[in-house]
This record gives sequence, C-alpha cells and structure tokens, in this order.
Amino acid sequence: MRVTGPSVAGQPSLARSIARLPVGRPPRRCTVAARDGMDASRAVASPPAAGVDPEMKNWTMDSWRRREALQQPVYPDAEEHRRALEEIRRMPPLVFAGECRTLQGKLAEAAAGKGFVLMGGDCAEAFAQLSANRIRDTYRVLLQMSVIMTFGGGMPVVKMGRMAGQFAKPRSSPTEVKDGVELPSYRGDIINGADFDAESRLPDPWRLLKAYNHCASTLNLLRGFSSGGYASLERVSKWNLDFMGATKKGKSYIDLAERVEETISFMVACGLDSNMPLMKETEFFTCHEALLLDYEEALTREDSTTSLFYDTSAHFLWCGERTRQLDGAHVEFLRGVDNPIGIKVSDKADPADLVSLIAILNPRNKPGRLSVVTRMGAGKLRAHLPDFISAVQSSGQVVTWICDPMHGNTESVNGFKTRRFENVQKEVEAFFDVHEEMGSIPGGIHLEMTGENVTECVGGGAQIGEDDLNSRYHTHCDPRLNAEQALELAFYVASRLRSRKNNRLQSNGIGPVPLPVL
Ligand SMILES: O=C[C@H](O)[C@H](O)COP(=O)(O)O
Ligand SMILES: C=C(OP(=O)(O)O)C(=O)O
Ligand SMILES: [Mn+2]
Repeated sequence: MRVTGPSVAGQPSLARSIARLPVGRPPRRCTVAARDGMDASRAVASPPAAGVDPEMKNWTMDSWRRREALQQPVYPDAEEHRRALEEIRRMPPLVFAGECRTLQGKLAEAAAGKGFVLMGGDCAEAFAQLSANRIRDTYRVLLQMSVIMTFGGGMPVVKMGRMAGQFAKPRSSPTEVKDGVELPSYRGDIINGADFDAESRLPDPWRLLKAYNHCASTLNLLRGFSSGGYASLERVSKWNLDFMGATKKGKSYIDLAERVEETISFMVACGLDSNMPLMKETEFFTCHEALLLDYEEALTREDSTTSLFYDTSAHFLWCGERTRQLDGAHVEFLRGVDNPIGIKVSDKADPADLVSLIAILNPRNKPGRLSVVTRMGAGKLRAHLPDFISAVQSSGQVVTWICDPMHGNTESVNGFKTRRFENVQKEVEAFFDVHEEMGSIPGGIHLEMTGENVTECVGGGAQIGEDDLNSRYHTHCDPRLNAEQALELAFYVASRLRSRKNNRLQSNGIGPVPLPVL
C-alpha cells in the first residue's frame, strides 16, 4: 500500500506515518445527557458542585491540540481520519459520569488506607484475541485476587480492568528492524497491525471504530459478569492452587485460601443468602492509558447534570511515563476531564516536577482524583521513591500511591521481552517497605496480567523457565503474569496488607490477627 499522507522530513519512508500529530482545529463542544448511568443505584459519591473550575477557563476538549502531542500516528489519508473520528463522536458513551464519581470516592478511600486498588489486564488488548472466554478468565482471576486481598487487608478492594480500551501503545522507538527490514513500530490495534509487513504497520483510521466496538462488547460482558451472578463469592472462591506445590510459601497460601472459603461458608451458614446482591454482585471499573488523544477527545462529553467533562472511553485514564511532560498535550487533555486519573512515574522523573504535575492535574487537591503509579524496578524504587513521597508530603497533596511492578522490570531473554516474577514481587515488597518507612499509604497495585496460561514472565511457583518462553508467548506488546503468577502475587500482597493491619491494631493496643507473613 502506498503512503499518500503528508510527508514528515527526516523520517524513514513508512515510518513517516507515525509522527507527531498536526495541531490547530477549531474547538468543538459535544454534549449528551451523560446521566448517572446504568449503575446509578450504586453511586455513593455526591456530584461535585456545578460550574466550571476557574483553573479550567482555558481548557477545551481540544486545547491539547495547541501543545506538543508525542506518540501520535499520522494517518495516510487525513479525510478518512476525520470521517472515522466523526463517527466516534456520534457513538454513545461507554461509561457514565456517575460511575466515574463513584470510582473517585473509592480511590479517595484507598488514599486514606481504607481500601486497596487492584488494576490489571493486558499490556495491549488485541482485536484477534477478543473472546468471551478470555475476558471471563481475566475477570475471574482479578476477582479471585481481590477476594484474597480483601481478606488479607480486611478492607474493600477496588477492581479495575486494563480492559475494554487498552488498545494504544507508546513505543520506545518509532521503527522496528527485523532481518535488515525497517518498518514503523506496532502501536496497538487501535492504530496499526502487529504483523511485520508494511501494509499492517500503516495507521488505519477505521481501526478507531473497530476498537470502539470491541470496547463496547467487552464492557457489555464485564457488566453482565459483575451483576449477573458470575461474580458470586461462592463461585469465585473455587480456585485451583495445585501449582502452589509443597513449599512453605505454597502451603501458607493454600492455608489462606482455605480460610477465605471457610469464612464464606460461615457467612452463608449465618444466613447470608447467596442470592443477595452483596454475595453475587461486584463493582468493576475499566481503565487504560489515554494515549491516542483524537480518540479520547472524540469520546469526551459534557455531563448535563454538572457541566463537567468526562472522557467516556473508560472510568479511569492514565498518562504514561513517555507522555507526562508538564507542557505536553496529554497533560493538557487530562487536566480538563473529571474522571479519576493516574500518572505513571519512573525513577527518571524529578520529584519537583511530580509536584507541579499534580498541581496542574488536581489543582483543588480532591482526594481520589489523582493516582501516582510508580514503576521503577525494585532497587531503584527503594532508592528514589522516598524523595517522591517526601516532595508530595511537603506539598500537602493527596494522592493514591499505586505500584506498577512490571514496567521497571522488563528484560530481554532469548529474544523475548520478559519479566522475572521474583523481581516483580521484590518491587511490590519495596513499595510496601518504603511507604511504611515514610508513613504514607500504599494504595494499590497495577499489573500486566491475563487469566490465560501463558508463558511470558519467568519464575513463580509454577516455575516458568527461560526455555518455556517460546511455548505460549501470546502478548502483542509487554509480557504478562499468567493466572497462577497473578494469584501468587495477590497472596503476597494480602500478607503485606494483613501485617500492615496488624501493626495498626498493635499500635492501638489491640492484639494482632495472625496471618502467615512471607
Ligand atoms: O507498555 C508499555 C510500552 O508500550 C512498552 O513497554 C514499550 O515497549 P518498547 O520499549 O518495546 O517500545
Ligand atoms: C506504557 C505503559 O506504561 P509506562 O507508561 O509506565 O511505560 C503501560 O502501562 O503499558
Ligand atoms: Mn506495557
């Protein structure tokens, strides 16, 4: 296929399609009656005061276009792109303002140590991998992890899937070279195809529509699972822990799982009917990186009840490590939408810049509005996280601290990108240790994981070896924990949450509630 789009000087032929987005289109307002949504009966947080924040006066849905937008594709045919976006603008919202406010309230609880956040799912969702069974399996593992962590910490777990929207990927390099052939990098199925041929790698604007439709059908199933009985506590606690083996650690995890089961049967015996909503329904939210700004803008709507703007592509959106420039387009876009949002932060960030970023994104210091997702690698996190926490503590800003133990631990083995389970767990361990030392709150974890039995990360109780990597390596981008590895990590988190709870009880003069600390 020939490239017919605008040429970008200094870039290799096809790679010119992947570059910075041209800016400068007239502002557009798009209003729908985004009411409190299908889940209105569950909304707990009261809506924010109506009206426009004074800080927002220069924000419009497209004010990001006046800033530099990194990691954006340039489509070969600008007119086709415009038409595809026009169609997205006409689509119904995927999530609702009231749901986003509910989530913000829960994230505020987590920031205060009264809840814990679990975010997980694919690095990159892929069109060809859309299947009800895959969605069910990831959803189920997330639910199992949350039950284990709820039991460990004795507090609610806020569940968010990197699902129904995690389609756009920022890349380290604009091109990829294989056997001497250079092509534009794969940027996620919403932009181009993963196959290594020139045609696949060309950005195709109609993928925007396909992505939207995938999101809608995934979300429909997730909503069905959450309220239709699949999330039943009794069902979720039927886990397969055979892989845990006979090690001391494995035995204590199995012991914990048995205690969860016992507790559930005790509750049922006490008369908690398994048909009660409490027993068979759960709240589940979606999240993804707000990378592809055209798409995010096209799904942004003004909430008629509050006059606030929500990006209705997901409940929670985050700004990635590569696009969090203070004066960049992504920060400009996100500062104006009222969804709860996150910022990914590596050790390369400057603590003073983080404080400035938080001030831009959450000028009114609303609890739950902003989560800081640290991703540094275990060693670097121990060394650098204290400076970030001190800076935020001194500024008085309220944030929900979340640990992404995946992105600082990527390495290459036998030509595969992989992560070692032990390094992932070490980063989680360092995250809890540092927050305990600093007197701040570890508020959640963010994982790349799947419910499938893939072999993408090495190690863990199931002992995936380096030679296993080529047997079931299915990810389109970064390596994910498989179901067993994800569950194993959840047990570790549960043990840390329980010891934190015990420490608090002890400092209040109440004896600890024992749970094996590993
Ligand atoms: O998911 C995160 C990034 O998109 C990914 O880690 C980038 O990978 P790359 O360094 O192979 O481009
Ligand atoms: C791109 C990602 O992360 P980061 O921005 O932290 O590299 C991701 O979460 O897939
Ligand atoms: Mn990733």
